[in-house]
Amino acid sequence: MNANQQIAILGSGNIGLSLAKGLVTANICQPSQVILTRRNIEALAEYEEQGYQTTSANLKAVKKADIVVLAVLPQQLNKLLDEIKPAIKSEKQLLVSVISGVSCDDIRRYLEMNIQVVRAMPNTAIAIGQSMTCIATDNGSPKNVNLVRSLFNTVGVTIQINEELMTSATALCACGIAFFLRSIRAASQGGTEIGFHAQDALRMAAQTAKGAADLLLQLSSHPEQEIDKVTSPKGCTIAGLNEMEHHGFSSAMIKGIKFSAEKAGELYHED
Ligand SMILES: NC(=O)C1=CN([C@@H]2O[C@H](COP(=O)(O)OP(=O)(O)OC[C@H]3O[C@@H](n4cnc5c(N)ncnc54)[C@H](OP(=O)(O)O)[C@@H]3O)[C@@H](O)[C@H]2O)C=CC1
Ligand SMILES: O=C(O)[C@@H]1CCC=N1
Repeated sequence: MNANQQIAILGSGNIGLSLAKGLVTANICQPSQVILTRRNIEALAEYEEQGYQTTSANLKAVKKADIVVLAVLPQQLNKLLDEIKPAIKSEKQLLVSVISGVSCDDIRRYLEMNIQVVRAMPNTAIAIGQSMTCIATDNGSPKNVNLVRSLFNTVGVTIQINEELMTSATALCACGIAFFLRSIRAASQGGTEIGFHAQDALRMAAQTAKGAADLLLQLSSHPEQEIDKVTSPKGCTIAGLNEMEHHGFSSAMIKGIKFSAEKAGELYHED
């Protein structure tokens, strides 16, 4: 972003604030170029102190912004769109939506406007520059898609996918952060039961998980290839792994991801 541009994040909750922090940490913009909105703006006081613009006036925020990020819950979107519609100019702003289960076309239809919409599905690791962000659009120009990708590339890794896969991306990557965190937590609980203080067990489990992920990312290898290197014949790894599988470890993860994907597709249209 150049120094004259402003980005409005409408709905500064968990993901909106993670995005703001990520962009500022990556030096993409200054806090003063970021307009954070939510209805309860007292909750944004610490961000105001850090130099971010904070307001509950979505309409004013949109008028000032070059890039408008929609980051409210799916169930809150229509009310927000009603509010900002008068300020949206298709030639001025780029709309970026991180909202699960809402298509670019849903947004255009509701606005009754032929504006370009690019969807981005980040995860909360965006706050530390480690997001896996999936990008999709049905009418965004290559220039705008590249702009959105370049923004999100500074706060992690991006991949462009077909829009029909966005709910799947939500489950695998956005919800996925929680699934892996729960796995690490469970590992640490096991660690405590076998003798480590809780704090040490958590740190040891988290670093072990990081090493496992990096083995795949840095060596481009397959999990089973790396697992084969750990499982000594008649050893304790295969014994533990098989015990986990007897209790449905892989199956639980697969079923959970499928269930999340179904749910992600229903969020906007459910009561
Ligand atoms: N959390 C995550 O990891 C991810 C979330 N998403 C998507 O991002 C969206 C937000 O999720 P999440 O951050 O978890 O939810 P939060 O509830 O934490 O954030 C939503 C925010 O929107 C604000 N809000 C609601 N209505 C309005 C309004 N009319 N104007 C301005 N602000 C408003 C709320 O604050 P207040 O009540 O004060 O207005 C709240 O802070 C969802 O659509 C979700 O699907 C996508 C990827 C990852
Ligand atoms: O739980 C949710 O619905 C949102 C979408 C992806 C992550 N959090």
